[in-house]
Amino acid sequence: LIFYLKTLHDEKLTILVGDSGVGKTSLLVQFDQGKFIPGSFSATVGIGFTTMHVFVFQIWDTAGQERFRSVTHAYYRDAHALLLLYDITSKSSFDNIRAWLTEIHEYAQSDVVIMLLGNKADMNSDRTIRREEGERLAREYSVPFMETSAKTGVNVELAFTAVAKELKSRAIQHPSEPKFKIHEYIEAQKEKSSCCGFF
Ligand SMILES: Nc1nc2c(ncn2[C@@H]2O[C@H](COP(=O)(O)OP(=O)(O)OP(=O)(O)O)[C@@H](O)[C@H]2O)c(=O)[nH]1
Repeated sequence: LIFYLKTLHDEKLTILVGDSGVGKTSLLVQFDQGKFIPGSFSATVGIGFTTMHVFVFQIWDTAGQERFRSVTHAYYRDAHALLLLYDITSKSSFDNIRAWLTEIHEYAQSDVVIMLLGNKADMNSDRTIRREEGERLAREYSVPFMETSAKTGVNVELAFTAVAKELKSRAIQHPSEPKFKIHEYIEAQKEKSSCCGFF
């Protein structure tokens, strides 16, 4: 799933990757429209996203399906950010994260912003991957991590905002300004909202 995350100055190519069915399109719809539309978006191509505040989306293909892999590889090279999703109720989608990361390291720019997201956090009773497992994997690869739910919207805005802020800070970094630290930003935001069901 490929789209542009528009920052203050220019559009940054951002890609949502992960196995089929982990909720890439649903997450984007929740972020863009603030709602959950149940059911699978098998025809991701052609979904039109509205322009909302600073973000512009352009969907070109459906990732997570073998036949689109070669297309996706080509876009990795130009990607500024990658949101890497697994489904907390699907062990295989979690196990495949390592393969996705191998692919990302092979094809993407070395300074690409990567964030790991454990989606479907609302489905706690069907959970097969503990939050700590996600945290451990993220630490191993030094990438920020959070659990999200495209259904309830939990952490969705935070995930996209953190990436947008990181991209923006890289684009217009002044030497005199303190560097934006994505990990610290996420932890601070999580703490602020710990009262309200953040995971
Ligand atoms: N309960 C729950 N269901 C979700 C969530 N996110 C997605 N789903 C459901 O999971 C299924 C797959 O969601 P999609 O958004 O189509 O997944 P995708 O990753 O875009 O799939 P592909 O386009 O095939 O790669 C749909 O039935 C969604 O309604 C979530 O956070 N919670």
